Amino acid sequence: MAFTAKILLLGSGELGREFVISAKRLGCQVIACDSYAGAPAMQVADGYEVFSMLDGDALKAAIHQHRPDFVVPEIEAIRTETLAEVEAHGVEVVPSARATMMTMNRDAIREVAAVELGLRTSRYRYAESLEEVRAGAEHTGLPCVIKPVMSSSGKGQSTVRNANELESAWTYAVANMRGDRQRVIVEEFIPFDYEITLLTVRTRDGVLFCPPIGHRQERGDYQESWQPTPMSAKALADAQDMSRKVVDNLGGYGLFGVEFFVKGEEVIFSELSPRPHDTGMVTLISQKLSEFDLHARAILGLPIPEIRLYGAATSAVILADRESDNFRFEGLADALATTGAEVDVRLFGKPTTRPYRRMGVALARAETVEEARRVAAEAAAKVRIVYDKG
Ligand SMILES: Nc1ncnc2c1ncn2[C@@H]1O[C@H](COP(=O)(O)OP(=O)(O)OP(=O)(O)O)[C@@H](O)[C@H]1O
Ligand SMILES: NCC(=O)N[C@@H]1O[C@H](COP(=O)([O-])[O-])[C@@H](O)[C@H]1O
Ligand SMILES: [Mg+2]
Repeated sequence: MAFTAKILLLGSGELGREFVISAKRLGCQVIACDSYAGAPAMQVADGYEVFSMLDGDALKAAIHQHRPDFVVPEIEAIRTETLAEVEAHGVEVVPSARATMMTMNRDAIREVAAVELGLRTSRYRYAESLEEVRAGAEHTGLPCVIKPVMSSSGKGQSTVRNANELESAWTYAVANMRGDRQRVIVEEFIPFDYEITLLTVRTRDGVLFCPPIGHRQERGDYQESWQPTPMSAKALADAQDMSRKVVDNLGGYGLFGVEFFVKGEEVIFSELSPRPHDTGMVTLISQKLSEFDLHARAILGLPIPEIRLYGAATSAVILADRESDNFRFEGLADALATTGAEVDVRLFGKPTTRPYRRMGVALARAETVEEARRVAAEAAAKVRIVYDKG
């Protein structure tokens, strides 16, 4: 069997799973990797490997064994030095080893965006001790947001409103950070009107944008996302201009999720993922080519003649609330029978639950975003996780 390309996927969660489906539809062979067996993307891939993506030797061994055409990172925490090494030996890292390295470290991407490219960001300082956290908060003012420089999905993140909360925020960040650097970013809290993800595709033929996605976050993790979200033409043009600058600086081909805060007409760059974004799961129902299809096409150098929006749509998450490896879902039929919009559900097939772990997503497409949000929330609530004993 001749495959279009062989892909080694680093990280095998729900985003990887949809990417595998998109890549396989285009004739690719995919080996899915993650730190645990039975991960969502492994269930639909051609093969799998279980190892920690932070283990450089294991990563190198997997690349040598499989000899992929493309290494496609799906999570943030990866031994990026190894990616740089294999890239230097001719393996194509998506979108580039540099992009994965810069975006894994909040301080690295912040320097590119704020200093090198001069984009508007929140005021910020880095801190490696409680003393430096206090100095950082003096600089940003209160409230401020404290995040480990290495983390995702809001892990270790807190918003501090009173100076007496700085110590617990520092302790919390250190306890929940990844990697070995005890370093946080102290950011000015932006009282934004709304926030968006601008899915930006960097292709050999130029940069393309999806209509902006609005989203709502809790605990630093997304709860619902909708597309399109209303924005003034000027704010959208500013966001597109900033996105283009960032992705051109990072280089390579693929889809990026670029995050912005919007306050009045002011657009403030926050951060980006050099890969499909969780809030972009709405494109599974909103667009003819989902963010996963777009990522696959950009990587493979296949044409993207048009990014067509079917209509207003929403995704709403289905979360677990406790730790368990013995659970089942109820209410799927009810959820799929929700009326008022076109509805779909994705259950990710994660083998275990933990508090707030995202286990699935409900999708809805309707006449208006408001209607789609209402129906998606209703459908998500109908899917219940039943925890069995023992
Ligand atoms: N400076 C800030 N001002 C106001 N809100 C903020 C600020 N920084 C973060 N937030 C809120 O917290 C959310 C998560 O922050 P951020 O995107 O930096 O974290 P993350 O851990 O990288 O999340 P993910 O990996 O899921 O994108 C933001 O989408 C926003 O709602
Ligand atoms: N914001 C980043 C994001 O959404 N990443 C997605 O979550 C998975 C990890 O989920 P888990 O922690 O439940 O295993 C990742 O593999 C990726 O698909
Ligand atoms: Mg984010």
